[in-house]
Amino acid sequence: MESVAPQITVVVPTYNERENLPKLVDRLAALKIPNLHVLVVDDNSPDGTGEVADKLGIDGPIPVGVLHRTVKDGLGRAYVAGMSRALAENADIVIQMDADLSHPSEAIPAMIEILTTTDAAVVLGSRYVEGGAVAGDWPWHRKALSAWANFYVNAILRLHVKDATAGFKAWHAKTLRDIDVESVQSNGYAFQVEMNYRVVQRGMKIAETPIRFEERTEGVSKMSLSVQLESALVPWKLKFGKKSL
Ligand SMILES: Nc1nc2c(ncn2[C@@H]2O[C@H](COP(=O)(O)OP(=O)(O)O[C@H]3O[C@H](CO)[C@@H](O)[C@H](O)[C@@H]3O)[C@@H](O)[C@H]2O)c(=O)[nH]1
Repeated sequence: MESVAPQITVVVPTYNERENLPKLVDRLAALKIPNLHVLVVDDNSPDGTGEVADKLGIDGPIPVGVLHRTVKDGLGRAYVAGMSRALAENADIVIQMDADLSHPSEAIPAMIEILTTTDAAVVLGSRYVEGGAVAGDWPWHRKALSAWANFYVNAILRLHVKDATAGFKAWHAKTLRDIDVESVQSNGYAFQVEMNYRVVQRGMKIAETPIRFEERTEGVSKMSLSVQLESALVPWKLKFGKKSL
């Protein structure tokens, strides 16, 4: 019997990414992965990203669905909504990926290969394993903050991953169900940490594959002081609070 290719949903949260989104969809289409489609989760972006996404859903090079939400509610909430929708639509594999072209789409085949041929429950695109890199000139304080964040999170939660805040991942749908993604509360960088922690807590494996992380050239990061404060507090809440937030 011929085996059917897994259904792969790439969940992309967007807030003011109208220049980047069509380029991302083109890059994903160029991979020519069977059964791959995109689910954009847009929070009513003032720059009209939601309409750009709708248009891609009509005449884009691969299937594009759009989840429109009414207010900006953070990256974590957007991912939870998008992943829940992907599970409801019977995805086998869910890829989470930023819209700003910082995550290299050409790494996706390797991520899927590792996911489907090893016992990894999730595969991270990692800047900090051998072969990984951050492109461009990150100022020293940004490098230091990123290194500190990884040290901090691993010291508290013992995740044993090099890139604990990575936002580019391939998930088995089953893993997302097992960790009860719908109940994840953290929102900014801490969202990535809480997701990893839930995997480790349940004795499942996280694999890392090297990526070259590119700096965005269009639009701006939505990182805020509240996101940074949340990131500092969440590891302690996870460790000493309820089993999950
Ligand atoms: N729908 C929605 N999307 C959002 C929101 N905030 C951000 N996004 C989208 O989420 C993606 C990442 O947002 P950025 O603001 O560019 O993130 P960053 O600061 O560069 O952080 C990235 O790198 C971190 C370190 O690896 C990651 O921890 C983080 O999750 C993200 O991938 C982009 O596609 C952006 O449009 C929001 O409130 N709502």
